[in-house]
Amino acid sequence: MAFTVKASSPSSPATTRLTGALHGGAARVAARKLPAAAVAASLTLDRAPAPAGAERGMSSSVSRTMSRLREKGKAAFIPYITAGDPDMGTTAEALRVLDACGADVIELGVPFSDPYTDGPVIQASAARALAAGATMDGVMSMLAEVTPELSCPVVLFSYFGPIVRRGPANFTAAAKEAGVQGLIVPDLPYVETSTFRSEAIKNNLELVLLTTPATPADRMKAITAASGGFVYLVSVNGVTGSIQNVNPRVEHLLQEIKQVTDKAVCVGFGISTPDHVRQIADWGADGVIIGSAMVRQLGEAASPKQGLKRLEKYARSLKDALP
Ligand SMILES: O=P(O)(O)OC[C@@H](O)[C@@H](O)c1c[nH]c2ccccc12
Repeated sequence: MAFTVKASSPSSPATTRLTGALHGGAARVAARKLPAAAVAASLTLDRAPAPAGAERGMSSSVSRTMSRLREKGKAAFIPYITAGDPDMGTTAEALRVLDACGADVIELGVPFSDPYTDGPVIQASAARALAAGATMDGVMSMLAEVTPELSCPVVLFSYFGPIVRRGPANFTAAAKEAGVQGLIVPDLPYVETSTFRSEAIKNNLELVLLTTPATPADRMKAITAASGGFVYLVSVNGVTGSIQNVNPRVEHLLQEIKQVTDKAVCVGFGISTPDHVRQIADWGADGVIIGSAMVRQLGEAASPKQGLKRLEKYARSLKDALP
């Protein structure tokens, strides 16, 4: 069988948390049935014709960006940062810096009070952002100002709770208005995927879906078929955050996914060094996603200015490690 469904180790509550979240919200939705049919046929959302090259304010869809890179034999560099940490002005500048450093896609997180699939680094970052007054509206208006200046597409990351509170139709319309090209909702319940994806499509947003080492083969296929932009392969069963070595199973997982799809597959969770990045690209990933280690550059700095400098240096070191 393609994927062995590994039971979470009882000594690893983090594993339970993440796989639970990615498989329908664990206890919250335990009573719900998760039919594979919830995820409809394949989706590749194409926007207007892609620009010849990446130009400011001309970012194309995530899937087009991924195809362009693949044609050149390149893997995508996808940094994640939390919006509003340490403040919204610094986030705006950080987006410009990452774009200038060669980010191919940027994943921007909406801070949330219960980021239960996140490890300590991103949890602390969300808490800082909220304490500094970050709101969903604030994130959207900052994006509306900055996205026209960027050459790379932005994928907005949010937990499902804040989206439900705002209303999925309202949220997706606001995201489009803000110049966002894609969405990641890590705890989107499986049964809601089809409906939510329809809302996203109405607003030309690609909904990136996640698969983990614990995702059963048939579910992985359905997720892959429905994912927009790229397929997000979570490298480990656990929460976000740096680890010493990349999970060696990723090589095999990539092969399994690539047997059932032509879509780009990007790997995230626990990636923090140039060696990690090289290793994962070598295994055939179409992109690497780096979150906690990026967030630390801003979070551990003595000032926002120093944080931006650190971010730039670190981002360049990872970008340079990619083929
Ligand atoms: O932080 P890491 O280990 O580098 O993982 C990427 C990640 O940060 C980003 O994609 C992300 C941030 N929060 C998440 C929650 C679930 C899934 C993915 C994420």
